[in-house]
Formats: sequence, C-alpha cells, structure tokens
Amino acid sequence: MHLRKVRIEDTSISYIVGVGLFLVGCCVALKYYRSEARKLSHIPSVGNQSTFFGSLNLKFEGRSTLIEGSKLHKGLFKVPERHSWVVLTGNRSLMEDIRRAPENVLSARRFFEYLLQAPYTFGSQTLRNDYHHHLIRGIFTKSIPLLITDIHVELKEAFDELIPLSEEWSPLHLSNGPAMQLVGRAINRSFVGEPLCRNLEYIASNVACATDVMKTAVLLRRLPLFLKPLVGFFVSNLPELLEKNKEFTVPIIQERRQAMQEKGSEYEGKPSDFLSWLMEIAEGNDAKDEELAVRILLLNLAASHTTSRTFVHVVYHLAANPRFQELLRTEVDEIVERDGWTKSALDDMVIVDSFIKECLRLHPGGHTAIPRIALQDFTFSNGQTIPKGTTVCASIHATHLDEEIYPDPYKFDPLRFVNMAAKEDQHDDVGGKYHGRNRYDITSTNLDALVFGYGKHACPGRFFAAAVIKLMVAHVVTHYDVKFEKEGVRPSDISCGLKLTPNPSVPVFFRKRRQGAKEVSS
Ligand code: HEM
Repeated sequence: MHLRKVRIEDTSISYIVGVGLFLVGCCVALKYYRSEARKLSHIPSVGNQSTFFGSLNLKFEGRSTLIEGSKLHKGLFKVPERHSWVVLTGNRSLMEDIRRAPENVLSARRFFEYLLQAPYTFGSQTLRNDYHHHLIRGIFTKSIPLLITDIHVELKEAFDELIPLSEEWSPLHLSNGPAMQLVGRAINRSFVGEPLCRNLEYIASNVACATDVMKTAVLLRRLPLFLKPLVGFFVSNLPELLEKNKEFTVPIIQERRQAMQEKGSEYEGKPSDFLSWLMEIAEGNDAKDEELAVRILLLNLAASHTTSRTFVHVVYHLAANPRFQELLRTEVDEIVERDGWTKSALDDMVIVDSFIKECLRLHPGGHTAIPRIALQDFTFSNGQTIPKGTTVCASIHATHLDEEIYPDPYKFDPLRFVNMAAKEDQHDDVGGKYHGRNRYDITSTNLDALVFGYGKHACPGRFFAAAVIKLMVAHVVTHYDVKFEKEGVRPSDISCGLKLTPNPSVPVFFRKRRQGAKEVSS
C-alpha cells in the first residue's frame, strides 16, 4: 500500500514537471514566434547579434557599424538598439521610398510617440494634434526678419551675463548648461516674449521637463506594455514639473486674454510672438490656457536641445582651430558694418552658413534620419519587406560621409558648401544642371543633407534655428577668442544608442577678442 502511494506521487511529480517544461517550451516558442528577431530574420544584421552586446557595439562604434552596414548591404540591414531592432538603409532609392510612404503606412508621428513614450509622458493627444506645425511653417517663419532684432538684443544680454568679456582666459563647460540658457533665452524671446524669456527658472523648468521625458522614455521603451503605466508613475516627475511649468506660462496667457477683452484683439503693444499667434488659431480644447502652455513646452522640447547642441559643435570647431575664427569674423565684421544685425545680413553670411552646415554634416544629432514606424507591412522598391511595427530609418552617414558627394568626407572643411555652391553656379553658366545655390544652405533638405529630416516631416523650425545659430556664432566670433586647453584637439562626440552629442566634459576657454577687435555695432 505504502509502496503504491510512493509510485503514484513519483508519477504525478514527473507529470507536473513534464507539463511545466512543455508550457515553458510553448512560452519560449511563442515568444520567439512573436519576436522581432524572427519577423526580421530575413533582414541581415550588422555588428553583434545579441541585442545586449549589439547595443554596446553601437554605443562605442555606432558610426563605423552603420557605415559598414551600408557598404555590406545595398538594401536593408538591421542593428540592435537596446532592447529591440532598428532597420536601416543607406540606399538612396530606399530612402526615397521612406520619404514617399504615406503617414498611414510609415508613420513619423507614431515614431515620435514611441520615442517620447507619449501615452505615459505628454499624452498622445497633444502630440497627434500638430496644428502648431502649420504656424511654424507659416507666419512664424515669415516673421523671422522682424524677430531678428529682438533675438539679437536678447542674445547680447545673455552672452554678457553668462560669458562676461574678460581679458583673461576663463574656462566654461559650455554644453552643460550655458548653451541651453543662451538658446533658451533666444528662442523664447520669439516664443513667449519678454520678460518670461529671461526668467531663468522658466528656462530651467523647460529643460527639466525635457530631461524628465527623455529619461522616463528611455526606461519605458524597454518595458512590456502592462508595466509602463506603473513604472512611469513611479519614475517620472513630469506631472509636478508640468504643473510648475504652467505656472510660468498660464498667467501670461491670461494677461493677454484680458488685454484683448479690454482693448480689442489687435490692441496696441500686442506682442508679435509665437504665443500670440497660437492663441489666435487654437480652437476648442486646444485653446484652453493649460493646453496652450503645454504646446509652448513641446515647442521648447523640439527647439532647445537641437539648437544648443549644434551651437556647441560649432564652438568646439572654432576652439580647436583659431584660424577658423579669423575666417568667420572677417566675413561677419564686414557684413555687420554694412548692414547691421538683420536677416539679410545673416543671409549674406555664406561662410558662417557653410561652417554650420559642415558641423551638422559631421555631427548630426544621431546616426539615423527620417525615422518611421511601419503601421502595416511595407515592401520597398527592391522587393524587401518589413513587417508592421518595425522601426525603419536612413543611415545618415551613408550620404553625409559618402566620398562621391563629399570628397575627403571625414575632413572638416569650413568652405565646403561655399565651394560646392560656386561650382554649381559655374555649371549654370555653361548650361549644366542647376539646382540653385540654396541647395547648399543650412536649411536645404535633400538626400545629401538629412540633419533636418527630408520630405513632408522635415523640421519646420529649421529656418528659425538657422537664424538663431548664425546670430550666436556671429556674436561669438566678433566678441570672443575661444580655445581648448590642448590646442587643436577637439573632443570626440559621445554616442549613446543611436544618438550623438558633443562631449560635455571638456571646457572651452573664452576671452575678450584681441585679434583685429573693432567696435561692432550692437
Ligand atoms: C539645429 C536645430 C534643429 C535640428 C537639427 C532639428 C531637427 C529636426 C529633425 C531631424 C526633425 C524630424 C524630421 C523627420 O522626422 O523627418 C525635426 C522635427 C521637428 N522640429 Fe526640428 N530641429 C531643430 C530646430 C527646431 C526648432 C528651432 C524648432 C521650432 C521652432 C523645431 C521644430 C520642430 C518640429 C515642430 C518638428 C516636428 C515636425 C513633424 O513631425 O512634422 N526644430 N527637427
């Protein structure tokens, strides 16, 4: 009897273990069946195959890995990014396929929602309703010539406060805060006007919100769907930060509403800035004070890091090469003496333009461009297919570092785009194919210049960004000498996943300009 019981227990234990193993096996098989790795197995991968080691590989050798990918694979290839896979291409025709695909097939919007983990940070609704993009493309961009004077005044004050003109060299960790403050003041002069644009707590609040969103999003992107709301709740401080941020903007909105009620919609002294224009066109829920405040914050999110990062890259190149400072200031001195600080003066600064564009070519914000998420299976013109849900983009280095387009592509050539435009003009003279000089301006977007994206989602703020960065760079070369401690050595960029940022650990030394200093009109 006793023996029989033992046998039964033995049998049931092996039975339970067997069923357990079977279920685990089913789960593993199901996980693999549903995994990106299986669905994308037909697309060749580059670098290490494990998502963990592959991501490390991307971190330390992102640029070379993606260049290798474009060279080895003429179609699509994939790389692991942290927890998942990203499909890329360096093929121009396939990049055009991405550009041409409609939003309901390859979605830019869905990518940004994923990037910012919108449902758990800002909320998808705010992001999906992008009526403010039309405003940026329309009246805001058209008004740049009128906005320039105020931005210049704001920048001058900001520079004087943050980097006082001194006869001695003073070190400054530019990328850690000063660049964001300079840019924050400049752009907010046109977004919300004074005095809010120079309220340092407001500028810091914008930066804090952006940092919190990015930090939270990086974490949430790795988690399964069911954990995101819970973890987001504990990790993010965004709700409090947003409330704090609204305390700066909402009173200004209410003041303007009151002025309009009392003195009419076009009252004397009505500020000409983005907030005023936004209040004019917002409707329904979007017109609520708090919604308007969040939209201004979103605009800051899109504009501030991108612009300040570019400014830092430019200053780093100037600091590493004192002769470049001479090159730019010769141009700026002459033009400003003639035209003052105007939009047409900025347009004439073709060397400054070329210099900044060359920085953007070599130091884009990341290794990729035109990122999209497939909302349905998509077949490229070469016959390769990606399944629904795949993140796909262009490898930016494939064109930015293509020696057929840019001879000696790794060399920083400040006059590269001036010379390319001049060649184009010669072509025009002899009846060659003429693209127009504008093709070589900072703001031009095409397959060879992908830093602002390309196609219908290309950055609508790029004309404004270009004007602000030009003003900042022109101000630096006309007022300061800059250098690094070790002459000629520019710190390498930091690569983090698919992102690229200037190295923040090295200070730039500033001193009042000595060489050829002259009184430039302020
Ligand atoms: C150097 C500075 C800047 C860089 C490098 C930059 C870059 C970009 C890039 C790469 C995109 C995505 C394009 C795509 O998906 O194909 C983008 C989108 C956007 N940018 Fe910028 N940007 C800069 C400055 C600004 C500024 C100053 C503003 C606002 C005035 C702005 C507003 C936007 C907006 C609203 C979008 C979303 C466009 C859409 O999805 O249709 N950006 N930007």
